[in-house]
Amino acid sequence: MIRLRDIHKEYQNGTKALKGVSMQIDDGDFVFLVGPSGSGKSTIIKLITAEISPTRGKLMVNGYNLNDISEKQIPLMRRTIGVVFQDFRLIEKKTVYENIEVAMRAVGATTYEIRRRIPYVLDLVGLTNKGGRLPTQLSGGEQQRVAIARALANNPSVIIADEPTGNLDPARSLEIMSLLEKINDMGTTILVVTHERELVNRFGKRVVAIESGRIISDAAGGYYGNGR
Ligand SMILES: Nc1ncnc2c1ncn2[C@@H]1O[C@H](COP(=O)(O)OP(=O)(O)OP(=O)(O)O)[C@@H](O)[C@H]1O
Repeated sequence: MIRLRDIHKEYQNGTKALKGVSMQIDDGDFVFLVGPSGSGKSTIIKLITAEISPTRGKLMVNGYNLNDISEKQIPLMRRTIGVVFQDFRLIEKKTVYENIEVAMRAVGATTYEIRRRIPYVLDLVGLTNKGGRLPTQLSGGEQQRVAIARALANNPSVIIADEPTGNLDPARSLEIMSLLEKINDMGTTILVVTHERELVNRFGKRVVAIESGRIISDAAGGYYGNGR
């Protein structure tokens, strides 16, 4: 569960990126976070992943109180979250299998666990026979699937996807969003930051809309329309 209570974030240069944001994402939720450029979406994600801390307000992530989390606990908290980015962020010189292996080794997984888990996650994202490929030998949509498989490798309770379809054509974007929906149906909480109105409206999930650092609407089956 992720809970923000009256979160304010002021950057060092004085920019007030968040001005009293409260929201709760329960286990199993699927949430779209939408809003114009500069509205505060990335700031919310960076707060949740403990890359930055709030100026004030309460922040809980998967049982960790980020207001007084120790340096030692931060990596443990981060293991509960898998993150997917617009630009995939795969290691180009490593195969698909190795990209996922690196993420698992980083948290101390055993060779046995790695051998068992990687075929499972590759199968889940529809890349059963592509473990030996390099990222450059895959399409953009396939690369994003690898990134999703890697995010899932350590069995996080939440996947955060920051503009996951920003580099993909509409058909591939729909496939990626459907894959995230499938992963959500299997029990993982999903938070997707996106600008893609058509996709948001098509999926009929909860939509949290932010503007100038404030939440302006939060509705199940929300609609992401033009010119609010
Ligand atoms: N490190 C920083 N220092 C100062 N100001 C920042 C910093 N990062 C972001 N900001 C400012 O905070 C506000 C919110 O930025 P944020 O990146 O959260 O927006 P966003 O909604 O993610 O935008 P986009 O859709 O363009 O990624 C903006 O005014 C931005 O310029």
